[in-house]
Amino acid sequence: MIITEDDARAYVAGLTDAEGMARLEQFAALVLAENQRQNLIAKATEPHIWQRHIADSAQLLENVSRETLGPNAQGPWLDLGSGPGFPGLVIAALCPNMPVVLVESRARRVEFLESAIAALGLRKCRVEGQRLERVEPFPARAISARAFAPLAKLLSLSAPFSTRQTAYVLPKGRSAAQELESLKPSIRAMFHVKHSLTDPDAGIIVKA
Ligand SMILES: C[S@@+](CC[C@H](N)C(=O)[O-])C[C@H]1O[C@@H](n2cnc3c(N)ncnc32)[C@H](O)[C@@H]1O
Repeated sequence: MIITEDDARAYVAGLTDAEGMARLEQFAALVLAENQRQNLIAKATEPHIWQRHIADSAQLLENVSRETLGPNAQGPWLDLGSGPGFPGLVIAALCPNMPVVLVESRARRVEFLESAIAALGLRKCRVEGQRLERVEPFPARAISARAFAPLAKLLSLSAPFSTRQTAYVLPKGRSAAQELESLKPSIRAMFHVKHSLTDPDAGIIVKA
């Protein structure tokens, strides 16, 4: 379990190199500074940003296959409702050679995401600054979304971006098993729930 900020940093350090850690340190500082101007993360989570947000996002990488992250996978990683960049911008900072698309409709958050992407030098990461419903569909190698929409709605909105190969990694907090149960059995069978490493009661809905 990842409980402390030290645990979280050590866990993420095991997934990346010194440059990746430097990008994430820079991103954490940008989020904390911008959080004084707009509401990006709950104030109570500021002292725990590595555990609650960065490691919580980074763990998604361990729930997709190597092929999904490799150069032959089709399409970008697609993050829905990225807000300040969780989990999508963390994924981009850890995998700077993989194309990543962040979809976010709120203009001030889009501005923040674009400035953070530029500051971190993430040339393969871009923002679709509009509602997902208006984004021209493309095949995605993986789809992530944290605190974006109820599962059935999320799957329906993301369907135009999904192929048979598309992986899903959906942190769903404590409602994961219950949300999965609410799906039709034929759809439910494609997914399973993994335990979150940052919250013993939370689950991640996964299609590998
Ligand atoms: C609760 S926040 C979660 C942000 C981030 N994923 C996180 O976990 O910190 C949901 C975000 O999704 C965005 N959003 C909601 N519906 C959307 C839509 N249909 N298209 C694009 N963005 C949307 C909101 O503007 C908001 O920033």
